[in-house]
Amino acid sequence: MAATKKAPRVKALVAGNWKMNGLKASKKEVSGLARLLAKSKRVRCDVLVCPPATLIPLLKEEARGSKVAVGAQDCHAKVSGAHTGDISAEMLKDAGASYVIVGHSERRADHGETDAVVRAKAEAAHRAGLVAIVCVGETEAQRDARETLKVIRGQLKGSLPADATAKTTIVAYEPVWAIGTGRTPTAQDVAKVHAAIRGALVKRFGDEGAAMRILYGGSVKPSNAVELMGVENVNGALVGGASLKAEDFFGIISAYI
Ligand SMILES: O=C[C@H](O)COP(=O)(O)O
Repeated sequence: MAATKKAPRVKALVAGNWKMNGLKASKKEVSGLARLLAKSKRVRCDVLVCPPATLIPLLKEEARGSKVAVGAQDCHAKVSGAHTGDISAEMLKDAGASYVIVGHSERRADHGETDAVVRAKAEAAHRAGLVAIVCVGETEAQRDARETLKVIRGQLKGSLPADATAKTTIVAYEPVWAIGTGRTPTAQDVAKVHAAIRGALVKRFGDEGAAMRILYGGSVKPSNAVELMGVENVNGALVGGASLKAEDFFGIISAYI
């Protein structure tokens, strides 16, 4: 009888995306989070905070010695050059980041970022030694037209670098209509999309694809975290609004206690 291959155990990641929120005083949320994590020795996931780039060095210092990693929300594809207002992956690494989110729907929508641009940014992240969190997700119109899986597969194909591995790359599924709205897909719908993402990752990257983390994002809160994080192939969360306050964010992280 042929041996069936067991799915690898994947350590979850709960990542906070502060978006354009936070000032120097917000460092107290990171020290508060570090304290809560230190008190609870049983947390079984990695924890990441992605503040605006201006706060990366400060929060990195604040998180020193704790379980909290610091990341960025976007990067430019090039190392340096005449790109006013942009920040390269190398600069983010230099500032203290170890992860960077690329292809968030707010950047795809507000800055016209295509899959090719997102892929170039993910490649830049890898070049700089950052883990790329590559976001995909359908709009409400696409969902209503029953195009969700087609859209997601196309975004994955176009946005993921050819040499992506489980160590360098994380996929975040964020239905656009669930972001900041308080609405979430059902656990069954999340399971269906995450299974399709897993299938596409395994088909393209083999064992690396089987071990790659797939986060769910969109209105994750302490009240729904246990249910959403319990879905098969959900390996953590990408959290917006509820990551701004240490207690709320810890409430989500607690799904992994
Ligand atoms: O990157 C995070 C997402 O856009 C989710 O935001 P939200 O948790 O406020 O819905």
